[in-house]
Amino acid sequence: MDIIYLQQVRASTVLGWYDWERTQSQVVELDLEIGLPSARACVSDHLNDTIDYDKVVTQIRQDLTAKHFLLLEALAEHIANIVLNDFGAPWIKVSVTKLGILQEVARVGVTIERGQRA
Ligand SMILES: Nc1nc2c(c(=O)[nH]1)N=C([C@H](O)[C@@H](O)CO)CN2
Repeated sequence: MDIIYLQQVRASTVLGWYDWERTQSQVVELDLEIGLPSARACVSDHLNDTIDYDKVVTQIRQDLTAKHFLLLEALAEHIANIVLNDFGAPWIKVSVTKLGILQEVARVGVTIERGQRA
């Protein structure tokens, strides 16, 4: 399976279990590996034959500004569903990272995989 990857994508959303995290949005970092439904674009050299990563990032960023989540896990699931359902990817691996949220921990996050990896 061919894969598009996006690393350290910054997006803003309201996220957190505790009340103090829900008063304003925070920046999270996303790492995505997106399975492609076919390798057609490798031959055709045409954007219509693949998943446009520019559109993926734009849609995720827009979507997250209007949403709020309690857990990283729920946010990761939401992102996976966007890419699987709206962009037709057969498989996705999503990592969501919070930056500097815990004392003396630079980064904390979750990684999930959804769909079928061929
Ligand atoms: N497994 C998880 N554990 C925790 C989460 C989470 O999203 N998934 N979130 C928090 C708080 O929101 C944290 O960011 C601040 O203390 C705690 N544990």
